[in-house]
Amino acid sequence: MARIAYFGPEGTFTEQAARSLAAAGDELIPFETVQLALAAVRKGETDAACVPVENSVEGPVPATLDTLAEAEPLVAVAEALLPVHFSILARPGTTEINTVASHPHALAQVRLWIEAHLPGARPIAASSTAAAAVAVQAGEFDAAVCAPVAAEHYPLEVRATEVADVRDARTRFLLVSKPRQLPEPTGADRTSIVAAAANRTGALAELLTELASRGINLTRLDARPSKTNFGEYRFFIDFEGHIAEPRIGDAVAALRRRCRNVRFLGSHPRADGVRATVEPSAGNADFVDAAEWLAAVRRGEQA
Ligand SMILES: O=C(O)C(=O)C[C@]1(C(=O)O)C=C[C@@H](O)C=C1
Repeated sequence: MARIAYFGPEGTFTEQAARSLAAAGDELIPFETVQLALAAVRKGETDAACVPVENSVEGPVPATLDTLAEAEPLVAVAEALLPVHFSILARPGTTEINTVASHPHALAQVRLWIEAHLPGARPIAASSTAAAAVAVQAGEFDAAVCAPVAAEHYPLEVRATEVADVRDARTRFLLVSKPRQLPEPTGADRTSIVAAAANRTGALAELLTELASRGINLTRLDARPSKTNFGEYRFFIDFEGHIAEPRIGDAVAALRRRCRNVRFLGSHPRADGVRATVEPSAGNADFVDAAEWLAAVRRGEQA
């Protein structure tokens, strides 16, 4: 039985993601922020943490990226992908809605809906969608933009469902633990790293070329400030494949050579099951064959 921290409180999308990733009997423990959920794993209070990492409309979740890049290393061991549409919750009897609270990512995904259906209502940022429901229950704001499951946790009235400016929006969540034995490669995996490229002409292009020249397909590239030197960035790069594969290991070792700093953030099966595209002459067998040939040459056994 594992203890799993998640970005709470109860009723967030992240809780739903954590439930989909947990095994029977695992204990789920809510934390107010992404940083606190990840700190619980670092301190050994929990075995893992579930946090959001990217949304198909609003992009990356900065709190997750920055916290994974700093302090003791953590690795993603699994991921979940959830469809994202919202319910609007209010206290029973509320007639006028002047304030609408939610997580900034959620507010950004319903901006047009609020303009059309609650004109003049002021959007208020809350630490999560469910924290907004708690604040509405306490009478601080008039309505909350929440995950549909929040209606089961809080005594609020559902004023609208299926709210979303963009249909079929999705958020990807990670299950993160301290570095440990990696999940087995499946052929449909994702590897994540964060790299601090040297601050000189072409450094990012060189880094990406190491991946491109090995036929490795990127699934995400985000830049976040290093925080210490203005104008210096960390690059978060996700790509198809598993670090246990020769072609991926070769590329990650090359990045390690090229960059001031590379942190491995995990290799795990993709939630969407999409298999890696492998370019001609860039398959694992090609890398193994080339390494064996080189070893034979070095032994003086060239045919
Ligand atoms: O507040 C929540 O319910 C969350 O799980 C966070 C979060 C996010 O960080 O993007 C997750 C999914 C939605 O896109 C909106 C908010």
